[in-house]
Amino acid sequence: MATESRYWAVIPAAGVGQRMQADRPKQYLTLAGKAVLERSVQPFLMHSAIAGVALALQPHDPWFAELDIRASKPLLIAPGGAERCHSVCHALEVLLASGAQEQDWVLVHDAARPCLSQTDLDRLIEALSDDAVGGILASPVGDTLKRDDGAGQIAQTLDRTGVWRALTPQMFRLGMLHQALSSAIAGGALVTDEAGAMERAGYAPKLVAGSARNIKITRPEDLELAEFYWRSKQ
Ligand SMILES: Nc1ccn([C@@H]2O[C@H](COP(=O)(O)OP(=O)(O)OP(=O)(O)O)[C@@H](O)[C@H]2O)c(=O)n1
Ligand SMILES: C[C@](O)(CO)[C@H](O)COP(=O)(O)O
Repeated sequence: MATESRYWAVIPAAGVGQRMQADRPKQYLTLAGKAVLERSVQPFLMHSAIAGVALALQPHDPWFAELDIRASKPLLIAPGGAERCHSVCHALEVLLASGAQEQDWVLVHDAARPCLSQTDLDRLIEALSDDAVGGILASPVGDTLKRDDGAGQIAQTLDRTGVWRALTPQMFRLGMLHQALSSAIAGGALVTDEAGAMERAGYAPKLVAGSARNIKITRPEDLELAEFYWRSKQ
């Protein structure tokens, strides 16, 4: 009898946050009274379908131990890598080594995205659980897009028809994603998201519309926007 597929979360949290220019990696900055990472991991700890979470952390990360993360499910630690794709790949390997099955689902969510709603997480799981490949939360582009000429001037206006901003979580079968990511890394294609690896492997991941509030904390002003989000919920 085929065993029921389980759902796992991977949280890449091994970045240094260079663009944030803060005194510590941005996943450890305070957002409305809690660490960014505490808020990013919480939807997965709360979701009954998620069997466990693997976090990729910098080797010798001194900040994680200070967090107040209470988990009633397995919380595994994987070594971060030089790039996000390496960190995710290591976390997948930790899940596989801990007994996760290749046909299980994995949802990869940036530690730097602390505004994911339970509604969006439910929507992604509901939309893709019967899918053959998987897909991502995404938000359609609303601005006119320009390409620069390298000298601070507009070189081209891009056609934004059908253009989406990739968000996270990105949800794929664990074995398929591990194979696609490992192949991309081996081929020197340091993809910036999981869908990029799956596309490179010839798959066509689905797009699931998600909230534009699910921002990635990249630069200082992003933290201010996230503060507004969390203050509005309190
Ligand atoms: N080697 C890396 C690089 C990034 N990440 C994680 O991937 C997510 C998205 O990456 P990004 O926003 O680029 O974070 P940083 O790499 O920390 O930012 P920067 O590029 O400004 O240094 C973050 O949660 C980050 O912690 C990771 O786990 N391992
Ligand atoms: C995964 C991601 O958040 C999707 O938009 C994005 O690719 C991460 O990019 P970063 O440069 O590693 O932040």
